[in-house]
Amino acid sequence: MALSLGKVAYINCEPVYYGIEQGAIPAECRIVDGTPAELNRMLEAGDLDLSVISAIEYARHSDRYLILPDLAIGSDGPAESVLFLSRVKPASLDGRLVHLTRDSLTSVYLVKLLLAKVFGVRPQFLSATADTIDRLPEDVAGVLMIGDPALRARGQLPFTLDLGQGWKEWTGLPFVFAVWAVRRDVYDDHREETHRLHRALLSSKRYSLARLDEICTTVCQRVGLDSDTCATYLKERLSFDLTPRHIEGLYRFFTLLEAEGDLPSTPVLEFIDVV
Ligand SMILES: C=C(O[C@@H]1C=C(C(=O)O)C=C[C@H]1O)C(=O)O
Repeated sequence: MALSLGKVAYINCEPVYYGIEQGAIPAECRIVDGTPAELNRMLEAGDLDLSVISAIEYARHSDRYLILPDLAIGSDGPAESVLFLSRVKPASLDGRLVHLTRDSLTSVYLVKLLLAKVFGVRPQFLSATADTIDRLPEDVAGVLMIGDPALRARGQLPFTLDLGQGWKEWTGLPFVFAVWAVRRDVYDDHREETHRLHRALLSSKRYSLARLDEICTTVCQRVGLDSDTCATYLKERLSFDLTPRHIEGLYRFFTLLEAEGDLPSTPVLEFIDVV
């Protein structure tokens, strides 16, 4: 059976999917594109078998999902595509209206945490479409943007808080925005197919990371970057590994959210077998 596999429709997924989509790495799957929020919903509804999902979505449904080892979208410092842009300094945002992109979940919780714990402010948050700065109403003092829209919006408001950098400065740890997860019921019925697809994703990651310059010459126009800046973003800002330090970062995030009352409990990360 060809498993359905979710892919975030931003350039941040090219370093994992390019090899498969080029046909260079054989993989029996049907790739479905979406925003992180759409993929979260589709995996939960059973419309996808396996997907990259927001890290916090895993935490919310850890009883229903298993994580695929060695795959993640994270950063150990600035991420460049997870940005909180504001008209005033973050420390002046108490009570002000702030828009949060509807396309994300992890970053929505991270920005609330950073604003409360690092900057000591509690703005009024509103979930909104956040794909350009042009249509941002004047009374909205700040906006959380992710992915390609965030790359395009860089520098368009006076203040920028890069959430990966904010997290690193606060905790000293890398941050994991997204993980790859399979539904436990799918894994029970299709263990072999899941392992094959996991191996294909890891091979595709190796293949794609070795060809980032080639990838960037085509995808850079989508986000208005030159090819070199795009390559720096995908090579040096984002990381696609899930190392023990990344896992430590993930646990720290979940523990902080539990303390804030945003998560009922800190889940234990559970993985598929490595064969
Ligand atoms: C680094 C990024 O990571 C993402 C952020 C996510 C989230 O906030 O829920 C989910 C998936 C990733 O696409 C990005 O989109 O720029």
